[in-house]
Amino acid sequence: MTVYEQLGAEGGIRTAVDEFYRRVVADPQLAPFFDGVDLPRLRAHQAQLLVQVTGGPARYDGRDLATAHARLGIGERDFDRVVEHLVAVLVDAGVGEDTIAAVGAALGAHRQDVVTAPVPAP
Ligand code: HEM
Repeated sequence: MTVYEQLGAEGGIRTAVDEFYRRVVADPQLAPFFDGVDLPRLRAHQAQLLVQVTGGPARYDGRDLATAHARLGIGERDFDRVVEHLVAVLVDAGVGEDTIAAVGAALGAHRQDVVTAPVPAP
């Protein structure tokens, strides 16, 4: 079974993505990044991307991730927090550990495309 199938294919991924953004925009650390963002479009693109990177039919038609995040000033902590929310959603949905690890690795590979804020001084 592909990771895509283990996540419940399109339907499972869409449900998880919807819940994921509910939590992200309710998180005070992350909410400001999403002010004025077209959330339905973002949810659709995030779901397409997840379908594609987990072995489902490839049809992501959003911008490349570096371009989409370039001007947002996202820091390492913000990235980690977003990944934490996604992992929590998958745990709550009953997705197995190995599958979650595979999703985490697929997304972790994009860290340098998404994080653009300079490392804060100690
Ligand atoms: C591996 C982690 C991430 C992935 C895979 C990801 C994926 C995406 C995708 C697919 C889009 C849509 C691009 C488009 O519509 O053309 C997007 C946009 C966006 N992402 Fe991420 N993202 C990640 C991390 C983050 C983080 C950590 C934040 C903020 C804390 C963030 C904030 C945003 C915002 C605000 C937009 C909308 C930008 C706009 O419409 O101008 N993302 N992301």
